[in-house]
Amino acid sequence: MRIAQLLQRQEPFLSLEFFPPKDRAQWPGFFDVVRQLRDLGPLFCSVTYGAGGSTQHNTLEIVTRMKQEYGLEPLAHLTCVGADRARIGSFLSGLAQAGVDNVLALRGDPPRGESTFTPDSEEFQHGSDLVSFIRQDFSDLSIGVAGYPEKHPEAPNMDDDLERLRHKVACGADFIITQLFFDNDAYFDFVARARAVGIGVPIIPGILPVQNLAALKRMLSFCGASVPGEYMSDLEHVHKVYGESGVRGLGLGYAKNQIRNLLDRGAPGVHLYTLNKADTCLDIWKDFSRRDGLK
Ligand SMILES: NC(=O)C1=CN([C@@H]2O[C@H](COP(=O)(O)OP(=O)(O)OC[C@H]3O[C@@H](n4cnc5c(N)ncnc54)[C@H](O)[C@@H]3O)[C@@H](O)[C@H]2O)C=CC1
Ligand SMILES: Nc1nc(=O)c2c([nH]1)NC[C@@H]1CN(c3ccc(C(=O)N[C@@H](CCC(=O)O)C(=O)O)cc3)CN21
Repeated sequence: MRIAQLLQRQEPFLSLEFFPPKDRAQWPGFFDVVRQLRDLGPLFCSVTYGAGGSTQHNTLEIVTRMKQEYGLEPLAHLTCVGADRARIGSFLSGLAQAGVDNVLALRGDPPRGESTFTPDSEEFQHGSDLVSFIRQDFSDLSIGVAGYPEKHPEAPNMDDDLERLRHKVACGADFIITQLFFDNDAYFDFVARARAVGIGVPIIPGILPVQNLAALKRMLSFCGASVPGEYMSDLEHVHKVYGESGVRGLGLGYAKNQIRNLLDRGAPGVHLYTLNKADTCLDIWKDFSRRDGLK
């Protein structure tokens, strides 16, 4: 079913993001995580897209299996990295054949270690180029795009970035998933600014339960998100005293509070960056389902 339609329901939801495992031997373990997380009743499950299209094939196969074998509602990521008309067209036809109704249209990241993005094609330079192409040739798909509460690192300022977002929606995007953030005020300010410039589509907050400090720092170095000073010093402290398990525990507690507060203040649901790990998400879900009025 199209996510645009699923989002018309009023109850708060969880959705989940996975990445295709690097190597085929990890697939059984990966699908075991998917099976465990199916119990959360996610509204949809997204699957990322490898650099240079290297795992385009894997993304397609995984979303197909999620739909056909696990009865989940998949959202396939697609980026401009390594894009050309033929490659994008064949990916989108593959989705249509598999009965997958949803795509997240992204520009993509520069290769590791590089800070600027060099487009591989004239035609696909920005997320909006993908949105327009999909809307024209695959009009049945529901399309999501990324939004940046703290602005995209390459954007000159907040207003410019918001204008780009407005353009992506004008090209046909149905919903927005945000970049990860750790201060909920940044999300609610972003939603208010988006509404003020006429962006009316649902804006789903993307939440990362921190599980590993080095990985968090790597991610922060290129994604443009910030961590409140006190939270970062607490993470450094538990890492020093208790190691990675301390970081996981603190990250889990922080994510639970963040999610509770988001839903209390009217966010439509939460998109979790799972990092393909079941336990943390199951724990968050227990908390989530204890909220009043939820099953
Ligand atoms: N859920 C997820 O997986 C998320 C992924 N991301 C990642 O972030 C990366 C960036 O992708 P998008 O946000 O889709 O890129 P985008 O093309 O929408 O924006 C990228 C940068 O280009 C600027 N820009 C956009 N259109 C422009 C235009 N017409 N002229 C000049 N500048 C323009 C934007 O302001 C921004 O600074 C992707 O790699 C994506 O994987 C980001 C957030 C969430
Ligand atoms: N610019 C950008 N690129 C992305 O790919 C991206 C975003 N932003 N924002 C939303 C999500 C969040 N993403 C994330 C977040 C954390 C890790 C991470 O911690 N990775 C670990 C490896 C995890 C594992 O293999 O178990 C690492 O060590 O980097 C990865 C992707 C991917 N997405």
